[in-house]
Amino acid sequence: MPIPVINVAQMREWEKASWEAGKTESEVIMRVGQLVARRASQMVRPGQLVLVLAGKGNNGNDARRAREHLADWPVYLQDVSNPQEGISELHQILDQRPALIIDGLFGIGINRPLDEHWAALIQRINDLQTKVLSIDVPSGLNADTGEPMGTAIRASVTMTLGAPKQGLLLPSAWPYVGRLEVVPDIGLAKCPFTGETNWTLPEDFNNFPPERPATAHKGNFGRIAIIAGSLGYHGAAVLAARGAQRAQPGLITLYTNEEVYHSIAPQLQAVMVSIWNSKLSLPGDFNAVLIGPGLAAGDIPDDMKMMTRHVWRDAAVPVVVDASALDWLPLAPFPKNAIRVITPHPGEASRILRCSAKQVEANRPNALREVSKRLGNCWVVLKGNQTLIGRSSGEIYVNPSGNPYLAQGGSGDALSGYLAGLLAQPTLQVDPLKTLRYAVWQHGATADKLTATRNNWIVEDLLKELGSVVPELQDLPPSKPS
Ligand SMILES: NC(=O)C1=CN([C@@H]2O[C@H](COP(=O)(O)OP(=O)(O)OC[C@H]3O[C@@H](n4cnc5c(N)ncnc54)[C@H](OP(=O)(O)O)[C@@H]3O)[C@@H](O)[C@H]2O)[C@@H](O)CC1
Ligand SMILES: Nc1ncnc2c1ncn2[C@@H]1O[C@H](COP(=O)(O)OP(=O)(O)O)[C@@H](O)[C@H]1O
Ligand SMILES: [K+]
Repeated sequence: MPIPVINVAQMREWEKASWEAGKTESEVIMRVGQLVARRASQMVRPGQLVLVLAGKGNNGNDARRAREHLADWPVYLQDVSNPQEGISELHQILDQRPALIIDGLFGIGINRPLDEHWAALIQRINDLQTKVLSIDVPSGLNADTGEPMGTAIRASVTMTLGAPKQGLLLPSAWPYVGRLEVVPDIGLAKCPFTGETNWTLPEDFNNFPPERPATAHKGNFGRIAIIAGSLGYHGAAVLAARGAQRAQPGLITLYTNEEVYHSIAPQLQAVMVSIWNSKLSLPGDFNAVLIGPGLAAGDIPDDMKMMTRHVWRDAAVPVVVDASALDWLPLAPFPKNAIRVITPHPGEASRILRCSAKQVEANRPNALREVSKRLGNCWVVLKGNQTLIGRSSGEIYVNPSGNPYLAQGGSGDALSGYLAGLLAQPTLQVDPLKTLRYAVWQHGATADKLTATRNNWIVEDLLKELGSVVPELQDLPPSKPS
């Protein structure tokens, strides 16, 4: 069930429709309180001090309810309807540096810029640099525009209720929102809206990929060709090949440039490694082709670039293009119904669009659509925080998993290999959008799992674990130990 990205007016309508359908506000607030408390308890160790800040609206009521479910922690509940009243008491609590602040000051009901007293209080909280769990919206942030109304809380985690509000997805909001989590079921009626932009939930992947039949053999799971690696960049080829291995296709062949063959081949066992030559005819018998990781050397043969254009234009099988090879793509159509995927980060997308990365980031869904349009309506995975997946029209999905520790050279190579390794499998070609969403989600969820257990993981660790997160067990995301 897709969760649409909505605006504040739609949230209000949904709320109204729910009360008309017989749901009650108090039941919803009770449920939100429980869910907030459950998430909060993941963020602190037993015995650590928790400060609950409750404003005068329903955001504050959510916070007050959460407090009731935190019996095992020392908790201060501070009602703040006027930041000039009881402020010295609040400052004393802040002086004790609570391990977690639950922010229930303002939600979607903020209706004017915060005055200087609110600004001072929020500044004090932000200066503490302690963990903050914001309920629904980081207090002070306009959930439609993604801009602070004067000032806003900088949350570690924002638990938004029902559906993501559009402003929380804008890069201007990211420093305030922190990690965005969506709690879809807070007891409201069915969401009356559908939208072009949707949020991915782990449960979207229950029983996906489907189990393999007992009679299966490797011929059933596709053969993938990976064209990757050049002098100075041989590791990217190894990482992409290992990423593809974690997708478990039938056979993987890596074609690489001669200069790096001997650095790459000994690192890979189950993967076949060959030297690329211009006589190689692709796609041949392959069920998918990945081109790009580590092809950044200055002397990539022109034949390889021509082969990329030819495979993109003509092959019937899925073609995934990443990194440097994105610059070689033709602005030409490809066969109808053929699967074409590109996986740019904002810098790469900006090169395709001949604009700046800043312009891409200013309107990521629009940049995704434009890139896809330019490249014949291919699928685009626009990477970064809240990776987007979609095409020139139709649904765009926002990926919820992953964290800034993925910002390590090579994690993108692991992703493109993994994603292409999945797409090589005939059963996973039927619904390419789902397969792409799954790959991106799994890559991010694996990073989250690693981050929850250790501080120093590297891309090689990611590759060991890639694909191991079970969607059915992802009720709450794993959390870094406090
Ligand atoms: N949507 C749903 O289905 C559900 C939503 N729920 C929750 O309710 C939240 C929305 O609650 P809400 O409508 O009571 O508004 P909220 O954000 O708590 O604050 C508004 C208060 O702030 C005040 N105020 C505003 N601006 C101000 C300013 N600049 N400076 C000072 N004051 C200002 C304004 O007072 P005013 O002075 O304007 O009279 C008002 O009293 C939502 O985010 C979610 O957490 C769930 O519990 C149930 C299901
Ligand atoms: N702040 C972040 N939050 C979540 N994911 C991130 C963040 N920064 C980077 N990533 C992810 O890390 C990967 C980096 O890929 P890329 O930029 O291509 O790196 P490389 O080319 O070095 O492998 C992408 O999957 C991207 O979505
Ligand atoms: K809040």
